[in-house]
Amino acid sequence: MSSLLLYILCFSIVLLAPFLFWNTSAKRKLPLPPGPPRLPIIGNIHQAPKSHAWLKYYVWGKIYGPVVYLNMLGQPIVVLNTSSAAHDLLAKRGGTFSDRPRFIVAAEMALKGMHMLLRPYDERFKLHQKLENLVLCTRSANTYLPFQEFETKQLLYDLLLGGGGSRQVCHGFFERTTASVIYALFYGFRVKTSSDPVLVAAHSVNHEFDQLAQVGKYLVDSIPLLNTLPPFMAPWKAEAERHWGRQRSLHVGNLQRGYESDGWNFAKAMRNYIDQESIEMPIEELALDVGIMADAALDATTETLMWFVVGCITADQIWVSKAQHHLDTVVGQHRLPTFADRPKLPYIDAIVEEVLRWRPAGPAGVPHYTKVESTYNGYLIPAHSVVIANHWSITRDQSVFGSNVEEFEPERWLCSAGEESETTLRALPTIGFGYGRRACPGQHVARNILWITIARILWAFDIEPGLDEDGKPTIIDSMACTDGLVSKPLPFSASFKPRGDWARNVIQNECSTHDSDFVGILAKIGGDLGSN
Ligand code: HEM
Repeated sequence: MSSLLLYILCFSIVLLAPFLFWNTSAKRKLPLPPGPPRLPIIGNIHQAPKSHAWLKYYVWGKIYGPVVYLNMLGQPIVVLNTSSAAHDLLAKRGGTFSDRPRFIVAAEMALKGMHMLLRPYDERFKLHQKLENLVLCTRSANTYLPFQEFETKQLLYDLLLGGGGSRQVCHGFFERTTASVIYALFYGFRVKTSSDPVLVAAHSVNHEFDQLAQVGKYLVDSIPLLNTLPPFMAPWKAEAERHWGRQRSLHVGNLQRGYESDGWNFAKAMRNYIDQESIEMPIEELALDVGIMADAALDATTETLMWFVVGCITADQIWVSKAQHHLDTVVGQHRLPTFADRPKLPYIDAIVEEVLRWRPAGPAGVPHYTKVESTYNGYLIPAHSVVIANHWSITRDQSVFGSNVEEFEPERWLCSAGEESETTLRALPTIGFGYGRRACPGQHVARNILWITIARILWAFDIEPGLDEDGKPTIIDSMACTDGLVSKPLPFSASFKPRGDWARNVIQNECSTHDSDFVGILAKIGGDLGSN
């Protein structure tokens, strides 16, 4: 054991040496960005937030400004708190700021470097980005609208029958809807309930991955040379290998199911491209690309919808009645809203943008990384910095979004040139989907799912907090959420009451879809994309 400690100490010194040297040489250059005072060697580690880091970064941003510097045991961290700082560095200097920090156990060993979110910014990443763009670009996303209309019908039906009286029930219905859109498009099969084995397996594998990716769990993540230890001294090697087995079987299984499904899907479209271009790619690599993309899509989209529900039952209700008034005027009471109504319903787009701003599902984004030293606004950004676009601060920038940033106010996204002219979306910075070359490739698909779901829910239901045991409305804390890459509202209860017999009738007559033909919709998408 003592020899292991000695080993660790030696490697720590080897690892820290460049930073110690860098610290002295940097003093001769530009200053580091401002930040909370650091202690020698440990830097800011004693102030490191234990959870919900985005809230602490926001407070630091208020004190120290748009770019905040932290040092965690030698690891430089740069937090960006405004859209313009995030655009300047992550988008305009995308060639430099598009890498990801290393997760040696979780990403490199357990996922063999094939986790799309955590891939280094290299040629292989660009190839995968191209493959993803094939199925996620605006043009492709627009062909998926009929499928999103189809699945949101079922959501209304489920909510009507289930009432959404407890959070579990209501969350499950929303999760089923996003999951079914995603799994049908990706692999050609629908998800009929939130306890579908494919979803249960995905949750279980993702939970295990999150454990492996916990910062500080494995010393080898900070001291890579520890990986030279023999397996009996390095238990993480076996853990990583076991996890790889589970990931492989889940994603390869889904991919093969996709190949065998009827109709068009992402798995087939991506495989066809690989074949046409004679690209060499093992089945695991494509399977993980599609599978990790599905995981990234599912949680962020479902939880954004849950934040919408929280907004409906905790924030000022005026925007809900305004939206319902718009929907009644444009759509009426005899049919469901469809995407064809979208040009006349900018208020719903404004609600989508406001949910993404009010409660960004990825409040601290996904960390970027730079391998080279740069400067910004007179400050030095050291090489090997982790760079965080803190969405929580960015969405609360009063100079961009106005003074009432804590309020849920769709109007901030709208403008009209005069009394008679049409209301349109204001050109504010788009938020919630990250920046630059790592920005979310699924944002067109996501925005469409959010739009049609929100439009239909508001058209059909009045949403209220669920009742407690004494029959009184429960008090919901709209700030209460989980920690992690995706922040989920803590369990709450909500009830969905049809706005009238007219809504109930339309839902009962048109919205039960489990026996409907969905393969035909997928085949039509393939036809529209010219790839059936
Ligand atoms: C409301 C829903 C969503 C939100 C809020 C969201 C947000 C994000 C954010 C913040 C990032 C990191 C960007 C960065 O590093 O700068 C990201 C990455 C990603 N998202 Fe989304 N996302 C959503 C839905 C989706 C959907 C529907 C898909 C796929 C269909 C998707 C696929 C991905 C992928 C593959 C990445 C990794 C990109 C990379 O590392 O290069 N996301 N997303």
